[in-house]
Amino acid sequence: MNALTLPDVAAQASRQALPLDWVGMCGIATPVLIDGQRLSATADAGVSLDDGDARGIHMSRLYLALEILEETPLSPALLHRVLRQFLDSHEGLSHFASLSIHTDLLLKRPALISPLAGWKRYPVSIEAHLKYAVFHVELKIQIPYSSTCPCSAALARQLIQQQFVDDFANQSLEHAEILAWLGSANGIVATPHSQRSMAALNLRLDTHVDELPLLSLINEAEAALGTAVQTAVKRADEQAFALANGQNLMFCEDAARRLSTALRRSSSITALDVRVVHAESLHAHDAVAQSRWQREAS
Ligand SMILES: Nc1nc2c(ncn2[C@@H]2O[C@H](COP(=O)(O)OP(=O)(O)OP(=O)(O)O)[C@@H](O)[C@H]2O)c(=O)[nH]1
Repeated sequence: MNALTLPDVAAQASRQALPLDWVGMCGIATPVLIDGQRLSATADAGVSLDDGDARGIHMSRLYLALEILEETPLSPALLHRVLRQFLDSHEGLSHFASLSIHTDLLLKRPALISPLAGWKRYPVSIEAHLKYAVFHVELKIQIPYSSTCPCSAALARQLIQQQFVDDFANQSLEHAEILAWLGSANGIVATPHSQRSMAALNLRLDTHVDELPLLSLINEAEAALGTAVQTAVKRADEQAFALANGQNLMFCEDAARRLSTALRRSSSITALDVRVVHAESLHAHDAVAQSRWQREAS
């Protein structure tokens, strides 16, 4: 038997004539090249099936169009080219094509004080759409950070003041006594709660940019948040982190506002949806805030 005699079910007519919005494959394993790194990724690739009478799309054509991802750095132009190939290989069948790539960006981050560094993982999705000739790219990035509650800090300060009053009522104090008290457990009788928090950035990219600005966007977001989670940590780093958090008290509303304001300034972004989640240690539930810009509410 040769290829000419193989049955081709996709070429048959559909028994139930109905166009489909999206048909494709999800979870295709592929390497991708981002920021000079070769990363393990999965891709979701598909097209619309406009012709309701056609039985199926040609999945192998989409799959094979992804081969270029392993040798060409990922960029808006490359995504556009692959999507163009999806549509060209489905002429008469499809007007819409999409490609989503899911990977983890690994960035080496220095410690705050010590000369150490370690790797940090940022889950990233790059989602490209082509509808007729209209091309869009969305970047989805997750960024972990630390947040300390400003309300809890104020309440803790008040308790420390009260402890001071209780311990030294009607006493005149020497500098050394106060210093010793500050270094005792009573000097920090209450601590504010803080939590590992997560920012989920959903950014519409200006498709004229040459490269995916993932690194610069992550750096801008972390600078806006102020207290990125750390990798390698010695005590000196932990102390610097404690100081940074004490100087950077924030509600989830503060975090969302800061991120949104900083990212709107980025020339590579044309719209955004930012959602921050503070996994509160005060509560068993999360504190969440969201900011949209140039996007209709969903
Ligand atoms: N459309 C479709 N194809 C599927 C599905 N599941 C598996 N396939 C297989 O995907 C394979 C590739 O399909 P095509 O791209 O049409 O393969 P082909 O006909 O050899 O390739 P072309 O000549 O380029 O059309 C076929 O063997 C299909 O059976 C499905 O749910 N839908």
